[in-house]
Amino acid sequence: MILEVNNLQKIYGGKTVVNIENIQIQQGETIGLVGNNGAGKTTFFRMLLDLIRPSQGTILSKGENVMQSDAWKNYTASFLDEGFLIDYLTPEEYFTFIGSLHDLSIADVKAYLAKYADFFNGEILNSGKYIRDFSKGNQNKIGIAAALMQDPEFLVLDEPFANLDPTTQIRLKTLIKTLKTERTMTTLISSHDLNHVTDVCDRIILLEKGIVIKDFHTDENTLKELEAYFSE
Ligand SMILES: Nc1ncnc2c1ncn2[C@@H]1O[C@H](COP(=O)(O)OP(=O)(O)OP(=O)(O)O)[C@@H](O)[C@H]1O
Repeated sequence: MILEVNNLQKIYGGKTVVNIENIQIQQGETIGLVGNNGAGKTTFFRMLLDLIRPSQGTILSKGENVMQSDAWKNYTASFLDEGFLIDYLTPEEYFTFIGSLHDLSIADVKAYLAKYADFFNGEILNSGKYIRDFSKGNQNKIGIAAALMQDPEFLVLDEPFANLDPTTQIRLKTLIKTLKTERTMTTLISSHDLNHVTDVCDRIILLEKGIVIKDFHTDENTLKELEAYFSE
């Protein structure tokens, strides 16, 4: 098991915004976290990555509490939002910096970026621009590519499809599916796009007001079921 969440709560100003009894995630699963605005998806991800502390409960990554151990940082990569980027660097400088944290040489980073030429669609590299001057969608591409460059066992992405153009959305789905089979990557993504999430994920967790309402494996009826649920 790569992740186990127990009795996890986050309370803001007396309001419980995350209240998850138990979630277990096995290696190789691709899980979509869905739920309306304010359901607690981002708050859950932020606790998972030890960016904020839970009010109560534990998150174990390979059996170790993410608040107490750094081991998970070696195999977990994430992109939640453009706040993860370094605005005053060019994409190349940013990739080199992230690569250096993971023992990748400049040549390794270059070789990696060459593989992502399609994903970047000619808009990211050699532009001479700083990250702050890219569109939000292109900033997302930079963040997602930097996360994947770490060759993670466990990938966490918050609304990765939101600002991407349709071509890049499809390329991202293909990438996630390929990495799942080639390297048993475990992926946890939040999304409001029910089409994409049911297409790429083999399991869906539905969060409402911080509580897990449904947790099930996807099949050919999942999209219809989710659409019915959200149109009620
Ligand atoms: N720092 C904070 N202080 C107070 N309330 C917060 C804070 N962060 C989040 N919340 C509240 O927690 C709840 C869950 O927010 P969260 O951003 O996790 O939801 P979400 O499911 O990611 O929503 P969205 O789909 O809109 O991104 C919301 O009611 C939000 O207002």
